[in-house]
Amino acid sequence: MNEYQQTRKIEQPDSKELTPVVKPRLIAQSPAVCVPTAHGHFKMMAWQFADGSEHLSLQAVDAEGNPRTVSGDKNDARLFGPAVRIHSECATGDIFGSFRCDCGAQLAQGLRIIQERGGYLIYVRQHEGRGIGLVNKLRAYSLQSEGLDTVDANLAQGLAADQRDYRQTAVILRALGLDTIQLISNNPAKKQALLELGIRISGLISDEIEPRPENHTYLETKRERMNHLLTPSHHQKDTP
Ligand SMILES: Nc1nc2c(ncn2[C@@H]2O[C@H](COP(=O)(O)OP(=O)(O)OP(=O)(O)O)[C@@H](O)[C@H]2O)c(=O)[nH]1
Repeated sequence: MNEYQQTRKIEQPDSKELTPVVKPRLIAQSPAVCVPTAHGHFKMMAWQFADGSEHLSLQAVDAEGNPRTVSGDKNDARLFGPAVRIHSECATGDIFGSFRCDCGAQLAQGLRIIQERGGYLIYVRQHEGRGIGLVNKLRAYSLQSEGLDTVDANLAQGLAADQRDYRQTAVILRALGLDTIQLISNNPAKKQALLELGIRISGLISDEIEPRPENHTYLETKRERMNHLLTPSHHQKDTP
């Protein structure tokens, strides 16, 4: 064990606590294709499951298609696994840059982190609205405009605050050989969900973004009610 390994514990669940799960059936995967983007070059693969769900994985590479990586420091991917961002689809934030949430900025920052230090991003479709879908998410936005917060707006619809299922994500991680990762996330529940699916987590890398007046209350709710590891915001109030 070297000096870096001594400083970090790789977390894994007690095997007795593993959730008994039905393994989602992966029915197709694309070849890995190099795609140049505004965020750098990525090797992308598409994944399809028997229920019709499709997801994307992106590996950060250089212009020649060689995987980016860091070695010989405290984040060495050979010791601790690569940095991995599991990003839940958010059409409003990721595509249109909505300021109601932090998703678009987190996506850009996550891609920047993996370009800097190597790693992967799994773009999980069917996770839209923390798993409730677009119609229910926009219903939730409407309820939030009437004063409910992001948690209560789900509950008021008879939905869980977070309905995301990470089983397909875990299948993709395993297929990519990523069973030990440094998770890019501020959400301890996401880490716990992956641990329970047998993914080993060697640390959390923050994907916190600078709050805006428009998403101050949303981020405070995530911090206070959903236990996200976020700095208390200094903004006074959301603007519409
Ligand atoms: N139901 C609901 N979903 C939202 C709302 N705002 C954003 N989302 C969804 O929230 C999901 C992202 O979850 P977040 O709670 O922002 O972050 P996280 O993925 O749990 O944690 P991080 O890894 O730190 O980003 C995306 O699927 C968004 O579509 C909202 O007000 N209501």
